[in-house]
Amino acid sequence: MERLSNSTLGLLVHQVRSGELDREGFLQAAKEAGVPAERAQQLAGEALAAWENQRRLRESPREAYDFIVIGAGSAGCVLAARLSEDPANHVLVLEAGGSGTHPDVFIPSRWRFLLGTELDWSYQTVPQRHAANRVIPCPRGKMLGGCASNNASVWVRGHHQDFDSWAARGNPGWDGETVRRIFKELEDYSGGEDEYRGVGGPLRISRAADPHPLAHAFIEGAQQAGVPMTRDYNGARMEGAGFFDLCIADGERFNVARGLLFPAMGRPNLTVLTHAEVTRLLFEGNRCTGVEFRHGGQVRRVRATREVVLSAGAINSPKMLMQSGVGPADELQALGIPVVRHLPGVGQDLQDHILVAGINYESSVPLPQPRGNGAEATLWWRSHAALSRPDIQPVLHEFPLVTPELGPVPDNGYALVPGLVRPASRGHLRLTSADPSARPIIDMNYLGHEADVEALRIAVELCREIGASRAFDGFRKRELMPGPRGRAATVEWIRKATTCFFHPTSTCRMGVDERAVVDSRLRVHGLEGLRVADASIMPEITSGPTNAPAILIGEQASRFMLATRHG
Ligand SMILES: Cc1cc2nc3c(=O)[nH]c(=O)nc-3n(C[C@H](O)[C@H](O)[C@H](O)COP(=O)(O)OP(=O)(O)OC[C@H]3O[C@@H](n4cnc5c(N)ncnc54)[C@H](O)[C@@H]3O)c2cc1C
Repeated sequence: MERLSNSTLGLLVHQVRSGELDREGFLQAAKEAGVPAERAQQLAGEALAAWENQRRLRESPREAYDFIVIGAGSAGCVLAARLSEDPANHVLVLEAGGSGTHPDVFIPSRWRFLLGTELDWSYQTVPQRHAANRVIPCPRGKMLGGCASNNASVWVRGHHQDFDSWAARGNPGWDGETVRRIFKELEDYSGGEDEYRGVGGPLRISRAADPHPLAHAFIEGAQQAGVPMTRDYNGARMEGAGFFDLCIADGERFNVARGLLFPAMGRPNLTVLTHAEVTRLLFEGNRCTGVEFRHGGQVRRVRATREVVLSAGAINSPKMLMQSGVGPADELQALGIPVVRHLPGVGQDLQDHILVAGINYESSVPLPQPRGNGAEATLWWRSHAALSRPDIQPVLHEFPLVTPELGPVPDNGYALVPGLVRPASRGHLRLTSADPSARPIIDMNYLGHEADVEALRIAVELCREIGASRAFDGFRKRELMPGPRGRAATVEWIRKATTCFFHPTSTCRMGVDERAVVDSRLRVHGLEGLRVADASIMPEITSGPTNAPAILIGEQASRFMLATRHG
């Protein structure tokens, strides 16, 4: 392991909490890192107590729990923490992945190196018809924290109109004003409190502390291209250019697992079982009564006396519903899966944010290493003035970024990456077999709608303008791609350069129409004892990265569940 510093303290504590590092080893490393002895003893004591507690709980499992949470990702971590706040609730969390103690999980700029490892479900799409028939990766975090442990650490709430439109689709309690208050309560924002931003909440959010010189150039270049700066895209105005807010504290990833799940792991009423992959939901009539899961080479069953909440993410939650008999009846019957409930919308309406990788430049000077998450500046803009909210989001990458079909490019470079955040295309997800270990068919249908291609073409032009601006004169040796200008050439390049931000959503949509899967309280339509709470329930994808909205969904779900219990 590299020499330890103060900025690996969170990792060390988590290794103790996970039984991988003992007290002596921790105290020695903490001393070398310059952590005051008293603080080190306190941290070691808390982490060891959590480890001992979890070991005890795992060794003497209950037959039944009040609540079973499937998946400890962005939403699941919140649920685990909130539901177990009341000592009367016995809560079981089943997570297919491990603890997530790899050092790269804690180093924000290393997230790319976690993709395709054992910490990733490593899904991929079928060949994308409108994107030059290319197969596009769909990574999903597989560890405590889920995708919040392998994501790019960017904190974006979304546009208030996103949530107003969720509410307008028959989902009271999800409007922009309500969610503003909830986000505020969740945040501990380094920029201080105002009408929008919160301090003192469980999630530490910071503005890039010392942004890369390229990030400054990007914001200046955007202004030279006519895009004003926004002081706080999570505040009064999303539209404009600005530095990212990041889930980083003291140089380390500070995700929802660190903010909410880990501090709760010392509670005697919260059992967190890792390497526990749920294979099936169990039903008695219309009621979900428990789950079947694989753990330690065995197939086990456990009952829920109150509720099961499915937080396995936008790919695995619809997959789990379908393999348990909840989904489009004809598809399930064709695979020999007994139908518990016909819900035609399960796996439909799949959405994602498209990213075009990328407008790449070779640098004229040696560039400093990427800082923070390696992508510290962005902008939101409207491709047409008539739109009421931004639909495109270019992002600066402090390193080159290309699809395999277009690469490689020289290392000493950077990329301006056009993004589409209000896609019109809709894809779907289907099972191929009744076997839970079979991979689903994931068809994102990227660029399936012409409007998406046109919006991205405008985003490409904007990025090229920013890249060619005076602000980048000190860095730009030459533009490496896309190359030829003109509409046809640009569109052809977009099809080869299309990939995504890894934000799949909406495969178990919340709503009241015939394709909706859950109601506004996240209860699965037509069933009892079962909710879905994760990015899959979004009625429509938000206009920014989806981690903060997934956390909001977990928070809302826990409030609904606790209100029901005590109501
Ligand atoms: C590479 C990458 C970069 C990203 N960058 C950003 C970013 O910078 N900012 C941002 O806002 N968003 C980002 N996102 C997206 C964001 O992180 C996700 O939308 C969000 O974390 C989803 O939360 P979730 O609760 O829906 O699911 P997840 O976080 O995916 O959690 C699902 C959990 O369930 C577990 N699970 C799945 N199936 C089972 C099963 N059968 N049994 C038991 N457990 C199971 C999984 O292992 C996982 O831990 C990124 C995503 C990726 C992959």
